[in-house]
Amino acid sequence: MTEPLLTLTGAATSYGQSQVLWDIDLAVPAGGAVALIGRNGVGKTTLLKTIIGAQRLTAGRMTFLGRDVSALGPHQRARAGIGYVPQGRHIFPHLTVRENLETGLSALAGRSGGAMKAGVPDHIFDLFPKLAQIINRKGGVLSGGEQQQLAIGRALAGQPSLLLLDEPTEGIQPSVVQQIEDALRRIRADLGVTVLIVEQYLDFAWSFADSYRVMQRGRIIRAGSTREETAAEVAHLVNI
Ligand SMILES: Nc1ncnc2c1ncn2[C@@H]1O[C@H](COP(=O)(O)OP(=O)(O)OP(=O)(O)O)[C@@H](O)[C@H]1O
Repeated sequence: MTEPLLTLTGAATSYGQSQVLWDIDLAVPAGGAVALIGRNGVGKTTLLKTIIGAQRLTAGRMTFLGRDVSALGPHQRARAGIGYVPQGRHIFPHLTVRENLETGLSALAGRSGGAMKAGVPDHIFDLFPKLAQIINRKGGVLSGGEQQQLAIGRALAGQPSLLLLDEPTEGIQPSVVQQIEDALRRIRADLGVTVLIVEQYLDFAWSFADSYRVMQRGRIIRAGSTREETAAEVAHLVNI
């Protein structure tokens, strides 16, 4: 069996004195798509923040591409190939679409091949043609769906091998949700990017991901295959 792209073993983290994650074991296979689900406040966002290095591990370890990255900070992890699309998107409102995309290139600093100088890769506009049409528009005036496409495009500008997404369908109208799902499928299939997605919308999670993990009170309490179980069998662990 090939080694997983990402592993967490016995991982824990705290906000000050308050522990939020306990004993997290997670392996994300290269090329896979894993959905992280659970009620509000169970620690899903904190787990993503721990993976990107914005939250320090207080116990356990993390490997990425076979290397122990537990001690690396967020910039080093981004350069190693971990891309992040935060909840709420965090678009820079006063920067244009192009400038927002260019901020994503910073993850390429120090990588060989002049990728940073080459600018925003064309495949981002193939995935999201709308971004090319609104390239000079300020981020703050975009619709929620456009901002979500921009946030995903910005993360892809750093050429990640792992993409973390925190509730990409939140506040997005259904027709655009479908476009985002299609784009994520292509990001997996055509770009070979592995995906870990936090998603409350179970139908979307089931349609897109191969496997799921349920979180409860800072722990992963159940893991399984979205192809062998239905969303309905798991929904009672997630719905309020
Ligand atoms: N910056 C912070 N400082 C202190 N506590 C925090 C902070 N951020 C989150 N928490 C707490 O950590 C716990 C986990 O929050 P987290 O946002 O990771 O959950 P979540 O599952 O992503 O929830 P949601 O679906 O609402 O985003 C909650 O009890 C939350 O109140």
